[in-house]
Amino acid sequence: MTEAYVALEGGHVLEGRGRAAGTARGEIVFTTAYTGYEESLTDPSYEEQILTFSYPLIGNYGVREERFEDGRVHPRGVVAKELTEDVVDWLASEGVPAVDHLDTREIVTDIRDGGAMKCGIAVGEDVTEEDALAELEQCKAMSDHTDIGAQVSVDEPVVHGPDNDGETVALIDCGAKGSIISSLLERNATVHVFPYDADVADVEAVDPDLLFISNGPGDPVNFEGAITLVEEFVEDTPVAGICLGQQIVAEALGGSTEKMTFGHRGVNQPVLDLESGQVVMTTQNHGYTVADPGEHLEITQINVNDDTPEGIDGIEYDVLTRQYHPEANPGPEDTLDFFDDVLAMASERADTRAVPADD
Ligand SMILES: NC(=O)CC[C@H](N)C(=O)O
Repeated sequence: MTEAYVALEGGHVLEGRGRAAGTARGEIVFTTAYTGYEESLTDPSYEEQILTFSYPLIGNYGVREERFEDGRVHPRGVVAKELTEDVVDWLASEGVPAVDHLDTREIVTDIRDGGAMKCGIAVGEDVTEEDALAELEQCKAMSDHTDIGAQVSVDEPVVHGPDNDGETVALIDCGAKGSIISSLLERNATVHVFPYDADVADVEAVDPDLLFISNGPGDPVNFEGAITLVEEFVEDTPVAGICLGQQIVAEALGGSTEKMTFGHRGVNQPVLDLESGQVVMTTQNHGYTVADPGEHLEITQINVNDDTPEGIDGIEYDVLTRQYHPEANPGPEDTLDFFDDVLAMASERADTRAVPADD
């Protein structure tokens, strides 16, 4: 049988069944999602992480490309109680090591007690515990991946929906999920996707009705280019953000962010809208949060479990951001109206500009 070892920061090593061979290191996190494994595994926000599924059976409805959020698997390694052959074949073909037949409750308990932590894994015919420990030794803290955007962003600008006659959106790709782009296209927007470190002048050249900062991996303070874009555009152009995007907007407008102990990852995170009193169920995947929104932003939605900010509005600026994933892949779809709201903000801006100047 193929050997498999998972070494956690602090020295706890677990032995499991090797499913896809290789060695890997990354920050180990867990998701409680019981569905949506294809979406999670192709979400660029998981770059440099090792993903543990707390739900015991992963892969029970196959693997279909139409459900992918990006062209490749992003977590460095995968851990579950039981992985089906379909998922194992997919991970093996992508060179992503996978381990099952271990007690994932033990890992989840360790992460809940110790926080998201460094991890090394080793899977193969002859691997030993020392191989996993050697990976752990070389593992960097998430915030030390200072140029993580380069691993997940487009290299050159790309335009989607050039013939759409709706709003013009400049989407800053910090590791965008594909369904953010399709949610905008379905609403007739033209989406100019820019690299995570795009110049202000390049974005200005498309005269966007909306600056949209995507989700993405790692620490928001490492996305200096996107922070600058928000600072430069916010006075004249509406700004939207999802997940990392919300954190970047807060950093840009005088607020601050911090790392959470183990974050929120799952598909049933309850969010309370402070104005309406309504609670919605959301998909989430984040390890950082807005600590202080600063004086230009107000918190409009909070997480029911721990009161962390889930939705933010601009006070004097047109800003709307969400910490969760309103594009709702894999679901639930309670929050899709976010895209209508941000495009309405963009449309107002477009109408204002369309009014001919008095002369
Ligand atoms: N999904 C995301 O955009 C994640 C944002 C950020 N990397 C975090 O972990 O908090």
